Amino acid sequence: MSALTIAVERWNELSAEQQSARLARPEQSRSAQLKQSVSDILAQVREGGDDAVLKLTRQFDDANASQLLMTAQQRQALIAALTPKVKAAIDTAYATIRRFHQQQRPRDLKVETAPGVVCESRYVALQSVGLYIPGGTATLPSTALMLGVPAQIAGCQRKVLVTPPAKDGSIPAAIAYVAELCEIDDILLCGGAQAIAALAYGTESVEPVDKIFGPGNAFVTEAKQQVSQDQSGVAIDMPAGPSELLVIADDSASPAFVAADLLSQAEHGADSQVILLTPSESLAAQVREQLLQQCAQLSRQHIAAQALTNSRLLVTDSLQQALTLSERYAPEHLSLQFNDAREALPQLTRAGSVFVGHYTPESGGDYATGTNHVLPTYGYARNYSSLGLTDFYRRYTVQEASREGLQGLADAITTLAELEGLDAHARAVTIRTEVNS
Ligand SMILES: NC(=O)c1ccc[n+]([C@@H]2O[C@H](COP(=O)([O-])OP(=O)(O)OC[C@H]3O[C@@H](n4cnc5c(N)ncnc54)[C@H](O)[C@@H]3O)[C@@H](O)[C@H]2O)c1
Ligand SMILES: N[C@H](CO)Cc1c[nH]c[nH+]1
Ligand SMILES: [Zn+2]
Repeated sequence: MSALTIAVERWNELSAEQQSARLARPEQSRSAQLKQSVSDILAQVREGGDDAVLKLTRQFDDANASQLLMTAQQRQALIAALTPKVKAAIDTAYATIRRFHQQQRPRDLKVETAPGVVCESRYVALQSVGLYIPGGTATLPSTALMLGVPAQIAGCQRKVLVTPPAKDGSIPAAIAYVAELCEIDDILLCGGAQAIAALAYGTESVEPVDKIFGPGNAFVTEAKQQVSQDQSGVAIDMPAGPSELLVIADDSASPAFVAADLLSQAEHGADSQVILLTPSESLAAQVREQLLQQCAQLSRQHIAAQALTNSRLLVTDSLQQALTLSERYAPEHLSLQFNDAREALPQLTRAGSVFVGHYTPESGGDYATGTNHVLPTYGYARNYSSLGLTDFYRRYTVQEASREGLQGLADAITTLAELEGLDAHARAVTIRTEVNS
């Protein structure tokens, strides 16, 4: 693995400009060209429906695409071919993810805010949801679980899964099995921006959905952003782009464990980014050595090696400085490989998901600890939440006032309405309170 280009650098010896560059994401592909090609694809699907989606699938996925909607027979044939070992692994992950998400059920509440005035906050499941399962460089049945399980628990009436087909037009049997477990209504054989367009605008084969969930590459992420800003009326979950992992470790960490974790996210894509922050120069050097050795053994070593060119091994002056830098970077995944790491949690509030201690690899959360692996990237962990059950609901409010209740608030309402020069607002109150009973 001679191509591995990742240096150990001391944070305090970098200029302010270099420091910013080290914590910058790889070229965010929201280039004008990307925006334009995505907007062209969206327009083509709006105009041409199923035919346009199939044509784009042939063009971008080089797939034998002649139908958009998978039939029930095709789904069953795939499931029948699945090995018991894979089914058992999916069943285990389904159970842990379900257990964790079931406890997140939101609670309706009812409060008497003033005598005779009751306010309620209620949750209702979204009616129809679109679930995007990436399939460009790797097929991700685990993402189908992360989206399908909460949609099923919430009770969304219609669940549509989309994923890019392989060259022969099929999808992985494991995705069909997850779809069965999660009671997915329809599977559409398409990916990329064209799949997002089909979900947002509808085609002959699919009605538009209310909200689109799921991670994806730059085309998918850009398409989600564009459809959420146009007239489609569709909502999206979050910007969940290329994978990121930031590890904070000290001399108590195993260099082999740290390197294995960094590579687990580097292998996702050339645009993934992984970062080690450590006060130990010796650990940084040993992790670099391990990266070199372990990367050479991976089937996706070329992808991982490319991602490592966007990645950093940074030596800080203390563990505390490493924690501060993590807050500045706001990683998708944050791994804490030092003793008593739990004690640092209150200082670490800007990460999509945190992995505490030497025996909690990031890949555990990707598949089966029970947490959701759909997480904000690009630094959005600063202000976006990790995906959870409540994202599959809408919250709305209800209020009811008795005559006496309205009487009690009448002065406040009419005074404020007059202050804003909105007479009709005030009148809607006085017309009720000034009537003789
Ligand atoms: N943040 C998260 O929670 C999370 C979770 C899982 C995966 N991921 C990330 O999701 C990403 C998945 O990316 P992927 O590429 O493997 O799969 P993908 O399904 O997101 O993208 C594949 C699609 O991209 C489209 N495409 C490819 N080249 C194109 C071009 N030149 N023009 C127009 N469209 C084009 C094709 O239609 C293809 O179907 C990875 O970066 C991975 O790290 C993130
Ligand atoms: N690490 C990815 C989220 O960034 C999720 C995933 C799916 N399969 C393996 N990993
Ligand atoms: Zn992963």
